Amino acid sequence: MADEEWSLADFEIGKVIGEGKFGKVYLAREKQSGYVVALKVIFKEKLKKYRFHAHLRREIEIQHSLDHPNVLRLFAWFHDQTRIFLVLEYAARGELYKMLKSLHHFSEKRVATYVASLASALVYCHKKHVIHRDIKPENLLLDVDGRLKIADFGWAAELQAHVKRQTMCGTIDYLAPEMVEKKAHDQSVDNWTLGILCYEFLYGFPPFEAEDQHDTFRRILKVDVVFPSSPYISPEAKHLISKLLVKDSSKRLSPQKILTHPWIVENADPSG
Ligand SMILES: Cn1ncc2ncnc(NCCc3cnc(NC(=O)Nc4cccc(C(F)(F)F)c4)s3)c21
Repeated sequence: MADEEWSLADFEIGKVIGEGKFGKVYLAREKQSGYVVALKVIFKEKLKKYRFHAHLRREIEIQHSLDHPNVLRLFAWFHDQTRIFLVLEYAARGELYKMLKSLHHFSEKRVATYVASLASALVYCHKKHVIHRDIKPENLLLDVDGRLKIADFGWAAELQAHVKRQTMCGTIDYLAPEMVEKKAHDQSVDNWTLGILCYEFLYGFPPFEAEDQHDTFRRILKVDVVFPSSPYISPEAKHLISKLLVKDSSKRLSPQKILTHPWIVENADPSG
């Protein structure tokens, strides 16, 4: 492995494509192969402050072991005196939440395709005992063909200063009831989050959004889901959401079952 040690000299650095509290993300090209990647820079100084070395090691171990079309690849990492570098797969169409903000909400076919991609990534991750991939719009990217990629920023990302959405700082919208109640949680929290995302992709806002956090917590614990009359959403889509936003985590539709739900079968684009 030693001879494969990368260094900054192996890359031509391009434009900034992302900002974070720990450092920036750059477009970069590996000089030998001409391969374009995303290069995430993390300043060790910042890491020390939050003592995240273990977290970063865990993230690198996990991300290095995952190989799925809907999970952003971490190809390699290296460091110098002051910085740690993550060599990541480049998702050319950027952050999914930016597209959601500009389109306000997505078509049922597009949503079913994203939900199917997320479900198949979760089937893969859960098989490898990797849970809680922190799937929220901020962590979802789109590759050159518009294919969805889960980028696991790790929970550290929530500490990042860039408040890309007003809910960014209070990202409690995605917490499952057992998380709110600080009970033990298992991989079924991801199924709940899929329900939140499906609702948010269809309507443009998460189901339990409220002025202040306490109301959101209350609405989560009550599973107080309201389906607005517009935009018109099919009963099948609402059926899937109501099978995911279930308080009893053991009764939530599993990712495998999501892939065979009629609304997904009828609307998802099989090419992902
Ligand atoms: C914006 N953008 N547009 C296109 C595009 N294509 C690819 N990637 C992009 N952005 C980077 C996405 C990331 C994937 N994995 C990450 N991982 C991480 O940031 N980890 C991390 C950070 C700080 C501290 C810690 C620590 F120490 F706490 F563990 C861990 S960031 C792109």
